[in-house]
Amino acid sequence: MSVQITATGYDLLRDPRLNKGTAFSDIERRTRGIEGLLPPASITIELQVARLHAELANLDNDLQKYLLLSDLQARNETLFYAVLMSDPASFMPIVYTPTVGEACQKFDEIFHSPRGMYLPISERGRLREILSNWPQKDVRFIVVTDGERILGLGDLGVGGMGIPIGKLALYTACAGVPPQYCLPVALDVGTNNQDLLDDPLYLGLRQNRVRGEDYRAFVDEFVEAVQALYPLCCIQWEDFANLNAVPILERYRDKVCTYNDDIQGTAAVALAGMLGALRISGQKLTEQRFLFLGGGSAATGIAELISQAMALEGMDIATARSRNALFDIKGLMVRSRTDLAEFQKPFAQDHAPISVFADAVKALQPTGIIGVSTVPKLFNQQVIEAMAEINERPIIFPYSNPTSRSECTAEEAYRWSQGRAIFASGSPFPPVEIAGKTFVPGQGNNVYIFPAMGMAVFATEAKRVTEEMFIVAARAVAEQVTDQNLATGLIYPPQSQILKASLHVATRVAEYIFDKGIARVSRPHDIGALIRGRAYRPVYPT
Ligand SMILES: O=C([O-])CC(=O)C(=O)O
Ligand SMILES: [Mg+2]
Repeated sequence: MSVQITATGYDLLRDPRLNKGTAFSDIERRTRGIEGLLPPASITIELQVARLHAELANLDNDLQKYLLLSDLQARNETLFYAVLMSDPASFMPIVYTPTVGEACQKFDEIFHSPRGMYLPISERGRLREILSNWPQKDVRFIVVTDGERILGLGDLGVGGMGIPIGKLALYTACAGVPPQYCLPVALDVGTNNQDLLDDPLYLGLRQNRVRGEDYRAFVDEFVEAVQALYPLCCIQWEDFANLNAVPILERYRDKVCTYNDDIQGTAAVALAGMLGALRISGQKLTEQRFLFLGGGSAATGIAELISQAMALEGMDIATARSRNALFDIKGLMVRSRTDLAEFQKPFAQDHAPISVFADAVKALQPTGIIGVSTVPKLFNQQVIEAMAEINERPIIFPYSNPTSRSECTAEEAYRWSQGRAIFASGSPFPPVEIAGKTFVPGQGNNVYIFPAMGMAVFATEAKRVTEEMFIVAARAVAEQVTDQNLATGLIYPPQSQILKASLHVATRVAEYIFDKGIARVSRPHDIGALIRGRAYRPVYPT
């Protein structure tokens, strides 16, 4: 990358996008006024990466590693991405799920340096003015949260900002979206978490959450300000509570370039996992019956996308939906229940009420169970044994995050099913050995989708993010799983290859965007080359 760099001296060393630290060459040091400001030796970026690997290996807890990496990101962005991309399978659990969850919980205690933008509802009417303080004038991606449902950890108020920061780091590290186009945003509308409100260190607005019309108007103002300042920007909604996530998506999906990662990204990764699982079991999608633990928007998002995919295989949509049953805190969602929200009703079963999950498994005989409940351990021995009795290869997907909220561990699923489970989880688990055979659990996490979706939208300047784009993405993930992966039980591409996998998914989605005429750049001859050509590489500017 060749850029015009005018900064000199300490300004250069303190600009994370330009800083090379000890990798500045002798000539750069002489011409840029930084001679004497660094120790004399100049080393390569490879050596810097190796030094950081060693430094990280010496820390004994993941939160410390998170802090070291986030300080590095604030100091030397290129090196931060070079480290992440040198070993994504090792570093993703640090900058992302599960460690990012702990970082959000402790946000106020560990706050070091600012990143992204904080928009408090107290400043309603001034959002455009405040947003224009952001130094970059061409923003293409905003990941925004209001902090109400951070992973499965609940309302973390302004501390939820860790999630947009982590997600956007993966846009770059996993799919090559250049970091200068990315902006993390926290909408601070208050918090209902009393521990935070009582904590003198809490950094957000000290008030309860604003609801209703005032909330809606605030979100409207935000979307309008983004549109006005950054007309090519895609807004990704992240970790909103159901009560806001569903209506926000409905309100904007056909008006601006936007999507909800927890609803649509998670749905696509689940569908990809199903397609992989079916290659192991040798069955068809339309033969499956799924029982979801959890009835929120992640559950209905997955259920709907699976239903759409079943419909594409010739099943009528109502039958397809009836093969996706939801079970929440009040039991199986059946037609006679009067408490179901509109978005849950399509999946209500024509069945007598059932209040125990294991009983629902026995009654409905699902081929797969999918956990999106945020309640750990509910896929207990009884549930998994029942699944293993019904199915030769039971599909067990505990998708709740972080690890502490997972409905079961990989070890439990494999052990209680005598190694027959087809398993994937939202948060990472290490390989498991049962009776001399090693199983590699896949991570059914939307990280296989959102960075690639981002890269496709970035390269094509897509006007919209449509539902079909997620089906295309799911297929593109699944088609990369090799027979060798499947032999170890792995139904997703290996994380060590996530950049390659995401560039492939981005290419497929970009083809679709061009086919549908929703791109704002003209169709190139070679779409793969377009994607690869626009992808960020962690090399220092010269
Ligand atoms: O962040 C993750 O690991 C996946 C996700 O979107 C969530 O759990 O809300
Ligand atoms: Mg999320």
